[in-house]
Amino acid sequence: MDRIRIRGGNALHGSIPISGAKNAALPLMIASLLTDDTLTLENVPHLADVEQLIRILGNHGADISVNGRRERQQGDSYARTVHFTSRNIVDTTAPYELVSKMRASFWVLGPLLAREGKARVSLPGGCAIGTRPVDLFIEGLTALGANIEIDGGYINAEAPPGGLVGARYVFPKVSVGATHVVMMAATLAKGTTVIGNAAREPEVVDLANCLIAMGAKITGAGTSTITVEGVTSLSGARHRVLPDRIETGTYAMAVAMAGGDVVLENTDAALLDTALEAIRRAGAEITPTNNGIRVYRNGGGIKPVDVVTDPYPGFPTDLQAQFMGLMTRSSGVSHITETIFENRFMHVQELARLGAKISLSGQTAKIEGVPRLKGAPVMATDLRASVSLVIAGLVAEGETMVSRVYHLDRGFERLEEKLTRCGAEVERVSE
Ligand SMILES: CC(=O)N[C@H]1[C@@H](OP(=O)(O)OP(=O)(O)OC[C@H]2O[C@@H](n3ccc(=O)[nH]c3=O)[C@H](O)[C@@H]2O)O[C@H](CO)[C@@H](O)[C@@H]1O
Ligand SMILES: C=C(OP(=O)(O)O)C(=O)O
Repeated sequence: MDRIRIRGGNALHGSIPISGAKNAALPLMIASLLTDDTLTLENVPHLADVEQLIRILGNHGADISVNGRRERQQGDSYARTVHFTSRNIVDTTAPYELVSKMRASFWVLGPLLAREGKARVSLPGGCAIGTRPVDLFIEGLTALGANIEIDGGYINAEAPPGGLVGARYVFPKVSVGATHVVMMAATLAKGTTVIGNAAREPEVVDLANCLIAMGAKITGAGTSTITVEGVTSLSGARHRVLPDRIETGTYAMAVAMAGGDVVLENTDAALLDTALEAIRRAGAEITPTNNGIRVYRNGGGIKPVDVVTDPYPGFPTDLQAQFMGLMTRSSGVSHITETIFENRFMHVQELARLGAKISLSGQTAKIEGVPRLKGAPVMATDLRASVSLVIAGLVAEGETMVSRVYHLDRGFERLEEKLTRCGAEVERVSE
């Protein structure tokens, strides 16, 4: 099994190309099930989750082709163009064996139900960061007229005769996944759907823009109220996946931690204002460039900053672990409160192995900055937790060896290459 070896101590200098967003690419790929035409997605990141979803969509009957080899693009980044064609849905069941491997695959529920009138989808189950309930998906789709039963670990959903019917539904809690699913289902429902308390994440806007390019009638994405006027069918389209704001924030925090001067290319500061503001307050300078941002910290220490995770535009839960990594070296005491997932603190134990001083009280971590970290063997426990260990490893004295790297490969494309080109000593060790 692969491991990542980091030798700490080098500042970062150079440029890092930011990939297309995993959390946008996955729902966009799933949206291809809504049409019998071809949906072409550009800037698709090469990640384990994307490859797994390609297999899952294939199971439903999608024909998928990746444009030759990776295209070399502006700013020395690599991106893939992938074509998805689901002429016929050959299977409306998403089995446990596939859904359990990747939680986002549960979202096929929306398109399958809207297009085929029925779907049988395995419940996603919990994962390392907390439980993953589905009550909001069920309520939202039920509001559109679906009859939903849970049986043997599966959701059996059926549309009324004649298909789903538009309705007004207000989510009692913000959910990115349920907003994706209800919005996709509503595109093919009869009449108008109004989704209240919708998630405002940029990935929801990206999905809405793609659906609009496919012929859907959607307004309000990016606000708390999304209105969808149903159409009878959707066509193909060509859409570019938006930049990964979590990858952007992660590398910005890596520079803030290690010091140096790095341009993050093919990204957009406006996607992560709250996180960038926290990194600035921690002591890094951040300025926009033509097609990205420049992050630098030359001298000056890391200051303690408190953050609370929240739905967008709040501080993202997907950057919480990385920010904790950064705070381990601050000059004082900081507090990080996680409000989205009840168990997203698995990295605390591993950061402690590097010498971090962190205590937990309920959903809040208290981090007492230490003057030095020391390399050690550590274990990746989930996707973002694993990269927080890499960030800490960049300044830890000696060697940090991160095992269970498959978590990292779910969401960070060519991480070791991107950091190495900026002067870090990071290598993948295969055994
Ligand atoms: C609001 C938020 O920050 N969502 C994050 C969540 O999206 P993801 O779509 O995975 O999760 P949701 O946004 O649906 O979950 C938000 C909250 O709602 C709860 N919930 C969700 C669905 C449901 O039916 N019932 C219910 O109670 C969840 O337990 C959670 O506490 O994880 C992703 C991966 O880490 C992040 O990229 C998203 O930013
Ligand atoms: C935890 C994540 O993904 P997932 O919700 O697919 O597990 C993530 O993107 O940080």
